[in-house]
Amino acid sequence: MTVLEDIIEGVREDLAVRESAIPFDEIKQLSAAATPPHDVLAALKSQGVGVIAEVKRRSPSKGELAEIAEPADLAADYADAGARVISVLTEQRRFGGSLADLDAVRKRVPATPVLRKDFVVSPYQVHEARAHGADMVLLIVAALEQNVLEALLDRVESLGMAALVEVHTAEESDRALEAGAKIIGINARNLHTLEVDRDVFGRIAPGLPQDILKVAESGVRGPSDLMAYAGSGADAVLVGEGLVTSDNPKSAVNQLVTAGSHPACPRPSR
Ligand SMILES: O=C(O)c1ccccc1NCC(=O)[C@H](O)[C@H](O)COP(=O)(O)O
Repeated sequence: MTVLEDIIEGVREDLAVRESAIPFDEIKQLSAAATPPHDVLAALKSQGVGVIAEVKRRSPSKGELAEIAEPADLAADYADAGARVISVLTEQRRFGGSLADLDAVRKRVPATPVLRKDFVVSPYQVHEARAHGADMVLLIVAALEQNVLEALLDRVESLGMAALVEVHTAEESDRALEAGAKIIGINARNLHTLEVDRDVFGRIAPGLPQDILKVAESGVRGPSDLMAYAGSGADAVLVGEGLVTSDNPKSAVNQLVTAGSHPACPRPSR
């Protein structure tokens, strides 16, 4: 079993428990009653290379990263420092996240778009994300059959949210485009070996249409990584470990935001 399959098996087990507590019709009603979502696409399209800052306690590749007793405080620091989107890992078993983290962050940074970062395999999780205030949902191509990917993407957009459609190969990026993705995340972390190869972005991004918003995921440890991704066409970077392990996450975000808006930073091609 691959790491991804193992994670998804746990996700499905936990999902079954939540579904028996709150049935699908009820989570649908809760999602319809939530405060309307932010326009994530517009937020990410604004000037310079955007920073998506992640609340990440631990990971399968590195184990414990940071305690993060108050995810809302961390999110407030990220937002104050200029992050365009806050990513909240809600997967519990391998990343130590929860929907309670999402609630706390949503409440604390009402003006900043929030991404629910999880292993979404069911429409239930999409409604759940919206019900808990998410504006954006991650869809991992490698985890989904094409018809399921397309149905989930439609569902995300029908609720007014945006989908970050994650790919690792050119074949997966073709599938993302076929499904109608508008925002494609190219993840440098191989979900089978967990190794990070920053060159993956530069191999895939140039083959994507200009109007697709391109997010470089994983492996950003400082401004020079952001600049390198920008040079290969990134509109935004998604950063977890480099921020949560920093002595000063707010300053770390600020340095990335400053680099992403500096005249020397390669401009996104849109
Ligand atoms: O981070 C992991 O070890 C991991 C393992 C298996 C599946 C997903 C994983 N991470 C999710 C992410 O994509 C990252 O949290 C995100 O891109 C930020 O990466 P980083 O800045 O390198 O923490």
